[in-house]
Amino acid sequence: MEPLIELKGVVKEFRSVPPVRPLDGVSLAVAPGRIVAVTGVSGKGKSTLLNVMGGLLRADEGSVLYHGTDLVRASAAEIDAVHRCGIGFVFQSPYLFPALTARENMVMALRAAGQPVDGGAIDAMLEEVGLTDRADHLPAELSVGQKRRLVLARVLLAKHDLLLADEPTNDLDADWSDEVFGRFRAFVAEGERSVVVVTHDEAYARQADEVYVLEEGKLARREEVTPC
Ligand SMILES: Nc1ncnc2c1ncn2[C@@H]1O[C@H](COP(=O)(O)OP(=O)(O)OP(=O)(O)O)[C@@H](O)[C@H]1O
Repeated sequence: MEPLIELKGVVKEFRSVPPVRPLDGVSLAVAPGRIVAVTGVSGKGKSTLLNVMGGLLRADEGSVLYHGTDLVRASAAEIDAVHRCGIGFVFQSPYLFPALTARENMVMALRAAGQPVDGGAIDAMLEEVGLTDRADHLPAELSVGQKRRLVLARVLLAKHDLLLADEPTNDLDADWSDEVFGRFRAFVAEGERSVVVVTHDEAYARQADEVYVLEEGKLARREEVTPC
């Protein structure tokens, strides 16, 4: 099966003093219908990997092929189109429009993606993430975990086919973390879609279809060890 996204030989170096090279020849193919987890210790480049994969950062070498477009060499207009309709992000910090209510934040996300605004679908999604009674509140009036659930609801409603989620369960308790994973599973079950989730939580990562570890700029697949 054709991968939904494929990274080949990706190198990314930050030319700081001293320079840092979090990605040093990373290759990864993500097939449709898969949840892929990337784990590894703090500061090793997991967020950098997601940013390069989603075209937010340009790699120095290698390619990131998404529906035939190499995001490393794509124009700004091509990258914009990919972000509107193809690749959705859950950032480590939950970004919301501070002057808009929870529901209005959802509406804004759909408009930005050029998608029809379906009030019923928004309310259903808000209910699924337990925010019905907070729908008319501003982000500042939500708890940190509620903000995170709102960000997830927002991205899950927009019809992307690839979701890149950076530590999506930070600030969530175990029940909500499981719930979020269930939403990811439902997302990939709806056709040719995939999720790449970065997490430092090993137990969470193990629920994914494939687990990779990023270490010293290299990505290695973690093979399951079958207990005797
Ligand atoms: N814009 C930048 N300029 C210079 N160095 C950077 C930049 N962004 C990230 N880095 C460095 O690159 C390395 C990888 O950072 P990254 O945020 O990708 O790691 P991470 O594995 O996601 O960490 P964490 O788990 O703590 O979120 C770190 O050493 C970081 O300091």
